[in-house]
Amino acid sequence: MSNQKIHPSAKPVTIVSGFLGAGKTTFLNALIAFYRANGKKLLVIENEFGEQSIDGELIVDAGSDIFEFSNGCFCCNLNEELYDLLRELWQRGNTFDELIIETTGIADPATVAVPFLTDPSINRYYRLERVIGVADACLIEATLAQAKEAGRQISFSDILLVTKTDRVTQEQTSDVMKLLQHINPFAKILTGNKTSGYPLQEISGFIRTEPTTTAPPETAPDHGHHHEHHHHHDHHDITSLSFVFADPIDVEKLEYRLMLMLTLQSENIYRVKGIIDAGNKKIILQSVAHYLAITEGKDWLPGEERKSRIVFIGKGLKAAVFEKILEQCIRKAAPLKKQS
Ligand SMILES: Nc1nc2c(ncn2[C@@H]2O[C@H](COP(=O)(O)OP(=O)(O)OP(=O)(O)O)[C@@H](O)[C@H]2O)c(=O)[nH]1
Repeated sequence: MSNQKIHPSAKPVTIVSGFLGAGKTTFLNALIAFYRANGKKLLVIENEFGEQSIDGELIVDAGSDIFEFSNGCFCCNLNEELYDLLRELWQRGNTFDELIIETTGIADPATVAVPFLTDPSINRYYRLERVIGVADACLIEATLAQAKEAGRQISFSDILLVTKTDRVTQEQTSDVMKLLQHINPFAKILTGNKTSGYPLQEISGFIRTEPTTTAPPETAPDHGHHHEHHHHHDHHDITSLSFVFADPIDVEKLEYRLMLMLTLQSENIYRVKGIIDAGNKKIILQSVAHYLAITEGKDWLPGEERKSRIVFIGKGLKAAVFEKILEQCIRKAAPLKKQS
């Protein structure tokens, strides 16, 4: 890529990748706060695999513009939408300092990055500075054994950020770092967690040198035929199921049933995310493998429609099973409304 072609005001771009539940959004919140403290305005593009957009709700508003894309992946069926948006933003003369893209937890970051590296209508205006691969210290080894997507993410990243180090010993962290360095010897390996923070200065100052990947970028997989069905979305053999409830949920019942389900089937259920209407409160539900967290969310806004949204992502998930479990948690007996 010749420097002559780059527009003098080309915007720096960071891609944040990493497997389902690795801690991307949590890290992104810290990064957004860091940029804001340094007087920079970000434009954030969020991509979610399930039909229901949950991550936008989890991003702490920090004066950044947030665009959300759900029900698909930038690495496959939403690829063109992303680049159309980028061209449009440039033409509109949008005023932001840097662009951050959070990919879905199963996206191949190479496919998202390639147009930034090769397409003149993109790379004249946007300069890809870093691809960050977020890896869960507790789960990455098992994830790598189970899901090929995780290997691609690790292989393509410029920075590998080992998160959730608060959940493991220093020795385990160092073993994970060695494993990642072995898979991608070119990457810079860093650590952090949501309590003690992340090396944000180092991350934001890092600029990639090409080429940094140990694996050749894959071409966009041709699996568009999987995306016709509105209820679930397939990515290789990973499926998402989304449900919407009109009536409040009994959170205790839901917690109990989910705990049971995760204990029995955590190897198939990669991720559960939900915004739950618990009557007067909005509850955020998060699970990664067998870890389940239920926390209080933002307040309901005046006029906001009070409904619960819940997304399950995993392998071989059967809608009827989840539907039955969820129906048992609805406070008022009413038919469950599936997302369409
Ligand atoms: N203990 C601990 N938990 C964390 C840390 N980072 C994230 N989590 C928790 O892990 C869960 C998933 O975190 P997210 O940041 O939503 O993960 P994500 O990668 O954005 O998830 P997807 O977008 O669904 O792929 C949440 O319950 C977080 O609170 C960490 O450093 N330590």
